[in-house]
Amino acid sequence: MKFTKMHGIGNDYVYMDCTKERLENPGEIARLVSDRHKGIGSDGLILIQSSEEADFEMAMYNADGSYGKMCGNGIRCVAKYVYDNGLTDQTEISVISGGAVKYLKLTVEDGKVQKVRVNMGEPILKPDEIPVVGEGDKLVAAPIVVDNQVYEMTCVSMGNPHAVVFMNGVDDLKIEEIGPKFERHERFPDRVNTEFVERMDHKNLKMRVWERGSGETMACGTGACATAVAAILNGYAEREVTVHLLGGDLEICWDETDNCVYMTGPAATAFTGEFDPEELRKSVQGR
Ligand SMILES: N[C@H](CCC[C@H](N)C(=O)O)C(=O)O
Repeated sequence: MKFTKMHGIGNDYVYMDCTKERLENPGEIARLVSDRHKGIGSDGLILIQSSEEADFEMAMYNADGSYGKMCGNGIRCVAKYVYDNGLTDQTEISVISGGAVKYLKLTVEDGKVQKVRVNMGEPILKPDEIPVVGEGDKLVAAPIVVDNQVYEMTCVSMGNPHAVVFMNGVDDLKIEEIGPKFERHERFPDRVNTEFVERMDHKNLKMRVWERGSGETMACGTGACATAVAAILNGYAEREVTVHLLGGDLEICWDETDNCVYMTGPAATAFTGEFDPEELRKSVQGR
């Protein structure tokens, strides 16, 4: 099976062209390829599929094999993949993921996509649509007790659930301890992606993320969008911000005119390769 390894500011996935043939067991393949010692090594698997409702479909799976309805860094790489590999010659394309169509604008230099601007759609704030257990029409700086400590969270869905926690000293946060406790907290019926954010100023936010199904990643596109929305709802930032992540920066704008969130950032191809699923299974699982 052929694959292409790509990343959006360090949030790396294995990409497979399934426009002609669907993959049968994507969850298992995601777990196998993601193993950073015995597999290929990635935050998960992203399939590019044909679609009746958009130019292409993205099917994203986290490293634990769970399906993710949306992936911001991933969709930028899907755009790069389809253009660089000649599946389209358009620099404005649509990609459906998790039932929602996103519109992308590609910046091409030397015949290859370098940067992509994505209309990520409107943020979802109603608790039961995120989903998160909570009262009212949105949760902004709402208390949650995790590991006997009270945190204030702002909850946003960008097609996938996010809990945004503002704090000082994110560099020193022991995210591997607190991240899983948020991810599997009882208030999140579908688990949650959690962003720990330090406000640098009204146009700059520093963010680390513990992703549902993948753990700490170098970057999270939907998380950066959720972070910008949360910062604006809390009065911490203007509508155009730069989110600084471990792997790089994303430019986010929550547009007042159409209520949509726009994310602009790079996409990179690392290498291509092939694997035999049976051999890979033996390598990772020892049988
Ligand atoms: N872990 C996420 C999916 C990947 C999101 C992230 N990598 C991005 O760039 O948006 C979830 O289960 O909802």
